[in-house]
Amino acid sequence: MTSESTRSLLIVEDDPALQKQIKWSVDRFESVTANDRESALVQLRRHAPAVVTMDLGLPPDADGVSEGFRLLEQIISVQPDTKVIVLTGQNDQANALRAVALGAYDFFAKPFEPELLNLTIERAFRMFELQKENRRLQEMHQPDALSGLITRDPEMLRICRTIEKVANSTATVMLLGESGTGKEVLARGLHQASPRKSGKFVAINCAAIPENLLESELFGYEKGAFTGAAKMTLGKIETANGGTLMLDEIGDLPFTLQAKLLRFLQERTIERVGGRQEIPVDVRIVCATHQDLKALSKEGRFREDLYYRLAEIVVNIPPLRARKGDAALLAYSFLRRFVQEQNRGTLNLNEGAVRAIESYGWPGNIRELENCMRRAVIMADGNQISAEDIGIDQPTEDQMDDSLDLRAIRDNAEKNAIIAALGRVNGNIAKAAELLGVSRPTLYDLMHRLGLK
Ligand SMILES: Nc1ncnc2c1ncn2[C@@H]1O[C@H](COP(=O)(O)OP(=O)(O)OP(=O)(O)O)[C@@H](O)[C@H]1O
Repeated sequence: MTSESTRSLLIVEDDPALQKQIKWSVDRFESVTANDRESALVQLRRHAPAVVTMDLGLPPDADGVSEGFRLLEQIISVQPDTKVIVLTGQNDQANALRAVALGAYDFFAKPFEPELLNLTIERAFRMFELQKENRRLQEMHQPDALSGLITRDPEMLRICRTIEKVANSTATVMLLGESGTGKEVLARGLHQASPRKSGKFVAINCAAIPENLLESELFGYEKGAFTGAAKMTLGKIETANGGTLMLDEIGDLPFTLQAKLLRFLQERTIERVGGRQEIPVDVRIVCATHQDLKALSKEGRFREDLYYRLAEIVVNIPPLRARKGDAALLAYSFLRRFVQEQNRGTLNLNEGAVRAIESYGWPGNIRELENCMRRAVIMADGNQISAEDIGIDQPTEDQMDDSLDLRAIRDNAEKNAIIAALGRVNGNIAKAAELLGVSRPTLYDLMHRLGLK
């Protein structure tokens, strides 16, 4: 319907002679007609026209404008992108302006100059197409900072946009997600998209460093602060001055250090271990964890006041199994990368491998998939990678049923819509066809094909 709508025009005019004249004078567009509000709405649903020309005086209020304005409002609420050109009387500027204020694209006074009307309609089509193209580009656009992040999942794309938006602020960002979901990739993207990108991105994993070393790792130390402190050493916080510091696995930060970190976040100064001087540091903090920090703070293992300082913006990252279509997309991308890195000739995933990748739960998320693909590229014998090479099981018959058979998906969607429409109009076929925007015979055919009779 979308491609058809790109060039289709709806003419709403109750005067048959004038309707014919308009249709004739704009014959280079594919047009459909309607003579009142009801039939216009039916045509709107059926053809989703890009452009509508409409008279404001429609029956039963052919001499007034109430029906015309009602229709205008309905078109704009049902299909906000449609460009509506209102045809008004010669001295009817007030209504023309009111129509534009309500969202009409343009107005035109009758009697009209066919050439001018054609030009206005052509311009409206062009505007419609430009907006459509623009939206498509915006949807495709991945900010450069996140260019390494591969996804087509709507939720992940929304997260990328959030990251892009908050990048300009100084807000502390908390990334929550299972291990391997790309928290570090997003934190780096945030840094790259921010005005701090000329500074350093420094990451520290709070779970990987023994408690007794973590303080000096974070805050640095002065010469002689402890045995072996041979020279003054900067901590990660100071190293990230002017940039971004990622505190990974923040849930594992020992309680004593939580107080010290909180002080830093409040005062934005640090004291190195063994030092007395307060050193101002300008750093943006991003923290990440796979743990439930709220639950930890209820158990008394994580300071609630620190949690609220760190959670100015919370981003919940979905696991790979919840991202629609991403597993196969990522698998192909890793395949290309590893084939190149390992200098292997052509290698492809066989059907069983793709199905296995799509149906497996990926508890280790993208990291696990990345590792499996690396292994598969090494293990594959011929030019095909099988599920076995990847090291995951083939899906069962049940899982196979949940396939991406487009026809089955479409049939199902059509069936549901028809059942809902028939329910709404108490089984009246003519009304259901109208609601669905198809003709009665088409609806009969569909019901027959889908076994709904
Ligand atoms: N959307 C993605 N597109 C491409 N590669 C990704 C994507 N997400 C993650 N990766 C890759 O997956 C691996 C794991 O990502 P990352 O280290 O960011 O996850 P994490 O959530 O920080 O993991 P952990 O919690 O274990 O530290 C990295 O090699 C990263 O490059």
